[in-house]
Amino acid sequence: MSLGGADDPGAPTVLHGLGVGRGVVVAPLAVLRPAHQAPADEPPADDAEAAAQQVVEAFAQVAAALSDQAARATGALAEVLTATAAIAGDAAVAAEAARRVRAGTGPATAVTEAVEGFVAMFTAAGGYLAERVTDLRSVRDRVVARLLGVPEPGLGALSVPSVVAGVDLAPADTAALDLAFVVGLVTEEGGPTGHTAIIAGQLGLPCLVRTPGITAVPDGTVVALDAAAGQVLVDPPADVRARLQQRADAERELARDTAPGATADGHRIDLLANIGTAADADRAAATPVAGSGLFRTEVLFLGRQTAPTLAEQTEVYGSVLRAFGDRKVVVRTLDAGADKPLAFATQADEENPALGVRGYRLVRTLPDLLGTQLAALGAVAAGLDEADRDHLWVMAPMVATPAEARDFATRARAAGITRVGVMVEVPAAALRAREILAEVDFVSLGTNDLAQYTMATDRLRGELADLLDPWQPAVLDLVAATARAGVDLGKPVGVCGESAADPLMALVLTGLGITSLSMSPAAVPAARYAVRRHTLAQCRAIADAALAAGSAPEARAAALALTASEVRTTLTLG
Ligand SMILES: C=C(OP(=O)(O)O)C(=O)O
Ligand SMILES: [Mg+2]
Repeated sequence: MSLGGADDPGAPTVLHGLGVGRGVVVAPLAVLRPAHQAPADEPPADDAEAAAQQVVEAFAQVAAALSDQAARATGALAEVLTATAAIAGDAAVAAEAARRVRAGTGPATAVTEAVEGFVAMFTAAGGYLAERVTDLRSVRDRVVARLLGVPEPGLGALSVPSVVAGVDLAPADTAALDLAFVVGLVTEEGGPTGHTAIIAGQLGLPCLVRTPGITAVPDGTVVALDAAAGQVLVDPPADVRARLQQRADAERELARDTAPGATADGHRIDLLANIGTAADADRAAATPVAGSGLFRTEVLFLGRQTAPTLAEQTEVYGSVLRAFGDRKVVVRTLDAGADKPLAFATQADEENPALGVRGYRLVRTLPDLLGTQLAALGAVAAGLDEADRDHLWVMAPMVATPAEARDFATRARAAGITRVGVMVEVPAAALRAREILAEVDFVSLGTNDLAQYTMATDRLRGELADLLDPWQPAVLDLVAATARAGVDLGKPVGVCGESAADPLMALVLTGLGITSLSMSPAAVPAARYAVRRHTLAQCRAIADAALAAGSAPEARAAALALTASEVRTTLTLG
């Protein structure tokens, strides 16, 4: 598709980013407003007493507005808003800011300094209070906005389906999105396997991360977000909109195919959904997937001050299992730490949390967290009849050694789980996949973390996306070694990282002997289509070509060269 260039004054502006998934959507943009800072040289107020009163009132107004929003919200969002309202209504913070105003500091600066004082105190106190620092800063930004007479940060109420854009989306921003009106996400920062990307995948929203310039596009401008092409067209002309709409329609057509995942010659590869909540399970179970290959249970724990109770966990896990009926569900035990911090499970003093006590390692410091979770899953298993019990698969994240795999298997089996596995997402586990598989019934490759740890590249930092690429030969080698161990031992090896959602990679993985691919439900139709148009022998040839390449772009190009031309065209693979 030609989009014109500098010599074509009618061409739309094109912004480039990293596409998450392959979706396309045309809709007006809704830009998250950034927070305004206090002016660097803010003068003292002329009437310090009146200004101090204004500051106290601004805190009260923010508290009232947040309580009002909390009353209209539900679930985790209501909890977040209530906690933030309580901080805004805390007299001590407002009083400290007012004291500074009376002492001659400019009002917005006084609020900023007062809040920073409390931030330092909360951080030093650790635990629950440290977790409230984000709320404190959010209150600061709202109060400062009122004092400066500018709009509060965040998103106004949406009234039409919109593509939401921001510098980045914090978990609280995502929780606050009104999903009835959000049809796409674009961020300036963030990485392809970070928080925003995963949420977008789960919700089936077309998404682009690392897209510089998107927040400068005026609110309300119509944009065409094309995740497969990694670009946003600003105010595209009618013919371009029509072409993209055609593509969206073609993707919907692919989604009508409900055949089980298999190659053209009938070699079975299960296509599964990644989920994080019971609502995700309901949505995914309504699509033709063979089950869930990754239920990220930490979503139930995020943003809370204490772990959910045994009864609550039993209820949620039970409803996820019920949603999928006789299809399998791979439940992953709590993966807290690093990019998924929890108030009650994250060590405050870790300098490198990605290398710290995260994932399964938490069993060393907080064994009860896993104990309660396994007890809840055991209770769900006990309530199933024998045939259905086999559909409950349970795996631990961030396992590095066969001893850890054995330890987890012992605990899970004691709790009554019959299908026990671990994730392979650190190179140590991939290199020792054979020994690890000897301890458990299955493994699942988490290629997001495997790429992060193999390439020593923070998965949240998109500027190193070329290194984080799952097509990197070193990452492919580790995936191939793990798959080979599974084939030799006759045990299932799945892939549940974002790379499973790339239809070209799906061919490579099938050729390597991977037995299931788990991805956002929106990505399944393209993977199904690609796999169904190749034989197992062709997939093996594609895998061999990718493995023989010397770099990530060469590996992708080598795989593409052997891919059926109709698949290349229909999926616009390049
Ligand atoms: C599936 C994975 O787990 P998460 O993205 O939740 O860390 C992975 O690391 O690839
Ligand atoms: Mg992981």
